[in-house]
Amino acid sequence: MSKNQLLEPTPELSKALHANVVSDQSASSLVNRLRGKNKDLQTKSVDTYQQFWKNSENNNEKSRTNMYKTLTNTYYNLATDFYEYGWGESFHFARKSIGETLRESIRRHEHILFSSARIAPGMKVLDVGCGVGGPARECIRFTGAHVTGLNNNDYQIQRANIYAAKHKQENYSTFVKGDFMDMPFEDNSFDAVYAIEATCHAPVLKGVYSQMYRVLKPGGYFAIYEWCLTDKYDDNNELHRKLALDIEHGDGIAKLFSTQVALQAAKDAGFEIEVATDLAHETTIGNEIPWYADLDVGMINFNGLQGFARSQVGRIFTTNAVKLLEKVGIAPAGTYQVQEVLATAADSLVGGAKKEIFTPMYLIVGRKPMN
Ligand SMILES: CC(C)=CCC[C@@H](C)[C@H]1CC[C@H]2C3=C(CC[C@]12C)[C@@]1(C)CC[C@H](O)C[C@@H]1CC3
Repeated sequence: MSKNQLLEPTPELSKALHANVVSDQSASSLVNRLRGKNKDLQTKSVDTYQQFWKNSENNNEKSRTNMYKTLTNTYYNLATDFYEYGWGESFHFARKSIGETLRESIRRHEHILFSSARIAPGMKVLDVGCGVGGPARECIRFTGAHVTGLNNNDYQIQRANIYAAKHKQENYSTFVKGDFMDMPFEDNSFDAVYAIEATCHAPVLKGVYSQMYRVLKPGGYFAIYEWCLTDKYDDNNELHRKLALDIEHGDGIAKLFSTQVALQAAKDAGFEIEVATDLAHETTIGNEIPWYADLDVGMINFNGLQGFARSQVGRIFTTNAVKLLEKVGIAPAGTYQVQEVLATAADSLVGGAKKEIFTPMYLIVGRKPMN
């Protein structure tokens, strides 16, 4: 497949691909979701995604960054159902304390960011790269603000709207389709802006941070959790390079940047930096368990279906189950490759974390100057 044979993830494609999924709110199980997909479009979407990583003209960093929208959008067309099945509604990591569930730790991690951004009742807040809206819904509950979720993936926006209705939050949230490198909002229109593990999909960090700066009101706060390579990453080390590439492949990322690049990009965008720190190394009380622990469970995890799905044994089970579903024609051909891509994600994230060359929680808090 060459560049012009890539299947563009347009709104029409999303509608046709997930036609029988989004209209059915009860289709919560992965099997139902996979059964509801348009088989041909799912297979072609998998092919499109894999072209960016196979030996083809698209397999280089330049093509991936040039075509970041196709890359990331196609990834989320394929991965979203698996994410909800194995992780929940908030697509990000968190450090945990002893006895804390994943969901509790995820909420606490969100609260830290909302507080850092000084979000208060009645504020107009922007969530950049909002996924299916898990953090936005929690922000509304926690702060009483109005949250606009920006997302370039039609399927995730549809899911976010379904959840907003379910939680009776329609008057407190709006989900807008758009590219975070060219946001469809007026200058100075939000009281606070935040992004949780989303801006790593940008081809250039300064581009997305500058957009966040532009739409933020003077004096407003910007708070992000960024996915970054750390100072320990060595580009001359083959294993480091492989782990970074596997994280990119497994997570729909065109190119990972370092913490230094991220911090400089936030400064260059114009923010006065108040905090820049890697929370992966936070050792304070309440953060005893590392962020990758839930993906590093070797044994069967009996903590519900999601707990099982996240464990290594659960991942092997899901891989084989999807393979079987594909064989008997319930899941579209290629779906099993999606599960394999996600398994690569899990292994490389854990590998990168253990080598301390990667963090998903480089916290940057900045302020747009008053004038
Ligand atoms: C991609 C970005 C920027 C953020 C997403 C972070 C995480 C929420 C995902 C990264 C790897 C994902 C995997 C799963 C859920 C969501 C992630 C942790 C699964 C556990 C979903 C169920 C599958 O069977 C296995 C997946 C492994 C990877």
